[in-house]
Amino acid sequence: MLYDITPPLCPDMPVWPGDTPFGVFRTWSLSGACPVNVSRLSLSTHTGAHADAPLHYRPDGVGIGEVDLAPYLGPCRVLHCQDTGPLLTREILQMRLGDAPLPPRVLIRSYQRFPLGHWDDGFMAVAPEVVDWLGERGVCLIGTDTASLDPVNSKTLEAHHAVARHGMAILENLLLDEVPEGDYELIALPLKLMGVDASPVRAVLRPLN
Ligand SMILES: Nc1ccccc1C(=O)C[C@H](N)C(=O)O
Ligand SMILES: [Zn+2]
Ligand SMILES: [Zn+2]
Repeated sequence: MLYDITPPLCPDMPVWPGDTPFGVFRTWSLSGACPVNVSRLSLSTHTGAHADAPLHYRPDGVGIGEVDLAPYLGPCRVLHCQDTGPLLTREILQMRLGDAPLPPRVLIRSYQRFPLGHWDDGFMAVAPEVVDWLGERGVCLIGTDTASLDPVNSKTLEAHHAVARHGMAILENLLLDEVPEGDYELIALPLKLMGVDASPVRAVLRPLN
């Protein structure tokens, strides 16, 4: 059994304000003279469920094709934070998690219902101290169902930079609506896009045993 935690990619999906809409264009179409369908895609690197590379926010950061893949597969915890408000703080998380050991990946659900059909400016942000706290506890990947770890209008991207300080990986726009809180195996590999700032992923969770 698998939970598919990837929102569908289609032309009417919402995108970050001003970014490239998702488009599919036929290069060849099946007909008497042509034996195949072949398409060209036009999309932002941050379309749907995706992995951010350090290059997204650091001039000296590596591209997504160059990152270590180990963070993107392995044991993870899905945490429900639907009633958290606009900012997930370290106090809230500490209260939820205490000092018990954590798996090395944490996925945070903020939405009761993921906004599949419209753009949401008011998504929950993650405080940089949350990232520091998780990093200190050995977490190598932080995932969220929101469009970004930082608020939509952030110019400093402090949570992203905290991730980089700890050498962690980021997944965004995960569809966690159907996933009960608990522990899973995460599988969400980015494409080998060399020197590129992010990559869409097909993200799934496998229940343990
Ligand atoms: N598409 C954008 C266009 C402009 C500025 C930000 C974005 C993002 O997608 C933010 C992102 N998902 C992030 O990694 O925080
Ligand atoms: Zn992103
Ligand atoms: Zn990001």
